[in-house]
Amino acid sequence: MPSFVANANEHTGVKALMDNGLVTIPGCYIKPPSHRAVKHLIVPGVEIPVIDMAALESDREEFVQTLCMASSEWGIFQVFDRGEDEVLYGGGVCASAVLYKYDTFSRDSYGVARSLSALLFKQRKGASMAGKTSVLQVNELDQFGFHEIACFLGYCRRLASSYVSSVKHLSQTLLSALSEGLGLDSNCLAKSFGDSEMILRSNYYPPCPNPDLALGMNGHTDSGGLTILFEDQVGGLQARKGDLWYDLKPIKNAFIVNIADQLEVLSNGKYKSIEHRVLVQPDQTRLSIVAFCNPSRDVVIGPLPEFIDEQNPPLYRSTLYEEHITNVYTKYLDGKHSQKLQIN
Ligand SMILES: O=C(O)CCC(=O)C(=O)O
Ligand SMILES: [Fe+2]
Repeated sequence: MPSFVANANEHTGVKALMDNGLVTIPGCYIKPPSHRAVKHLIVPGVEIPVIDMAALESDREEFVQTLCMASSEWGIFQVFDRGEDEVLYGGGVCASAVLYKYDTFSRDSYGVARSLSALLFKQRKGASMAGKTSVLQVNELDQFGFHEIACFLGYCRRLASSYVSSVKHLSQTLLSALSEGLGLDSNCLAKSFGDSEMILRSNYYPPCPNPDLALGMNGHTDSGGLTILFEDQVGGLQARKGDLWYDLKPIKNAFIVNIADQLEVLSNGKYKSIEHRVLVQPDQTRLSIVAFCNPSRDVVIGPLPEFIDEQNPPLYRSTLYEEHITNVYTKYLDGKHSQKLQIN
């Protein structure tokens, strides 16, 4: 088979290359050897903690303890929230709809294609969770026709809104329990988040003819508060603990939740913002839909005073979500690269 000569760039994206019969990945997607996934550093099939939201009703204390342990030892866990099947289905359909309908994506790493950059939902405090009150902004739509956009919005908005409402509810419940796990009032972390926002993003990872040379998404920590991810059953997400990368086995109808940077900072390092990455598969496409539950961009984030005393100095500086502030903790902010600053 002739190799498809590809000139990949931000506009064509890797999905377009695959659709055109790519058999060898273009050089720009090939990772230097030090950044590739090395087999002997991968621990296959390890069970990360699985948390059942139903346990919250039967024994809140134990639930909080389990959650707190998972967040401090791993920083990532899977969550069952029964009775949410329809919503999960909606989220999945939404992701697929976005991705299959539009195949022009910007490139991040090999594979990951960020659909339309993001569906950004702002649900202001006090606003009803019902879809009609959430504001949907879809960026980067200029390239599509008006009719397509209208159809797309009408279809996706309902699905995505109910998905977001459900995930938002889940994030609030988890945030309360995480507060309690730190010995704080249950609304303490939510208060620190201020007028929080949720960003919904769907990721599309096409099959890769040379999966050992590429990554779907580079290793990173998430810059926000709490990330709630829903994936299909293909797998490829890995979390790092020490030098090892742990394969996260997909569990049907479970969310994957990870602690992100701002929660690590607020808890002065007790909860861990875990590094994670995504591998690509030789013959399967993977879809995920990711909800970033983030503090307001206006609030100053720093270790909560409750955790600071002479024996426990602050491990992080306060941050502002402003580009010109130099002591920004967050590594990636709106795609801009800033430095992760730790005092010690
Ligand atoms: O697609 C995934 O499984 C991970 C996505 C992710 O880590 C991200 O979008 O930040
Ligand atoms: Fe991430």
